[in-house]
Amino acid sequence: MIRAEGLTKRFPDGAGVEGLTFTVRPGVVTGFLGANGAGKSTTIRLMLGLARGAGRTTFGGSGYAQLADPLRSVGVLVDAGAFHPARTAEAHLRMVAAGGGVPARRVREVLATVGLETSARKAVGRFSLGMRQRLGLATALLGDPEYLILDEPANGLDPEGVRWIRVLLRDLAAEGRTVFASSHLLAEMSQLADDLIVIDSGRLLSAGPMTEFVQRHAHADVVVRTSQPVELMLELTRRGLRVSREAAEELVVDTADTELVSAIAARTGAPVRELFVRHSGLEEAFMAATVAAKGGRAR
Ligand SMILES: Nc1ncnc2c1ncn2[C@@H]1O[C@H](COP(=O)(O)OP(=O)(O)OP(=O)(O)O)[C@@H](O)[C@H]1O
Repeated sequence: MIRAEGLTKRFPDGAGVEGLTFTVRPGVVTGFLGANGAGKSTTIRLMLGLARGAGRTTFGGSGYAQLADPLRSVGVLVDAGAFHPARTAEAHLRMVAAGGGVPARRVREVLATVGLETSARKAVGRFSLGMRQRLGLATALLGDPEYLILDEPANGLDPEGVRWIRVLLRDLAAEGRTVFASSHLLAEMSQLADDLIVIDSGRLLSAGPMTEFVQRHAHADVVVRTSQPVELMLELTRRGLRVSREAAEELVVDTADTELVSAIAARTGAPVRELFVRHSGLEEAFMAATVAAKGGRAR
C-alpha cells in the first residue's frame, strides 16, 4: 500500500499541488488522472522525494528515502528521455542493475518483458520515443519491485504499444504489486485503471474505484434519430426538456426516459429511426467533475 499525505508544493507563479492525500492499494492498477499541468508530475516527484515540498509518502510504511533497497522496492518511470544517448539499452540496464545490487541476468529478462531484445545493443540516442518508454519501463522493472510509480507510461507508444502496456500493467497488478500510473489521456485511462486518483489544478477531486467515479458523475441522455428533427425538437422543448441537435438528423435529450421521448415523437408524428439511452463514460465524468470543482455546470 502506498499512502500519500498532505503533499503540497507551490511554484512562484502559484501553480503546484495542495494537500493531496490518498492511498494506492495493491493488486490493482491505479490511474492518476489530471489535465495537462494539473500537477501529476509534481505529485510523483514529491512522492519520491525528487522535489522538495510538504507532506509524506510511504511505501508499505516507509518513506522512499528510508527504503533499504529502493530499486527492489519501488520501480520508477519519471523521465523516459533521460538516458545517455551513446549508451546501449543493455549497457544502461547493466549499469542500473549493478548500482542497485540487482543480478545481471535480470537485464535480459526485462529486455524480453518490454520487447527490446533485438535492440539491446543499439545506442539509446537512436531509439524512438516509444522505445525509450519501453526502456524506461525495463529500468523500472529491473529490481522486480513491489511498487511501480509510472509517469505517463503510455506516452509515445503506438496503439499496439498502448494495448501491450495495458496488459503488462494488469499482469503486474495481478501478481499483487501496487501499480500507480499517471495519464492525461482519458480513453487510455478508462481501459487501464481499476482505481482512479483524479486531480485538477493541484487539488484532489476524487480517489476510489473508477466505476464509482464514473457513476457519481454519470449522465444519461436519450439519443433520437429522426428525419423530422426540427418538429420533434420544438415539441420536446415545449414539454420542458433540454434538447440539443448533435447531427442533421440526431437529437440528444437530457433525460433517461426513453418512453417519454418516444411517446412525444409518436404524438408529433416524427418518424423515429433509432432511439436509445446513451450513458456517459470516463471522459464525460471527468469533464463533469472538473467543471463541478470549479463551481460551474457541466452542461
Ligand atoms: N520547476 C517548476 N517551476 C515552476 N513551475 C513548475 C515547475 N514544474 C511544474 N511547474 C508548474 O506546475 C504545474 C503542474 O505541472 P506538472 O508537470 O506537475 O503537471 P502535469 O499534470 O504532470 O502535466 P502534464 O500532463 O502536462 O505533464 C504546471 O502549471 C507547471 O507549469
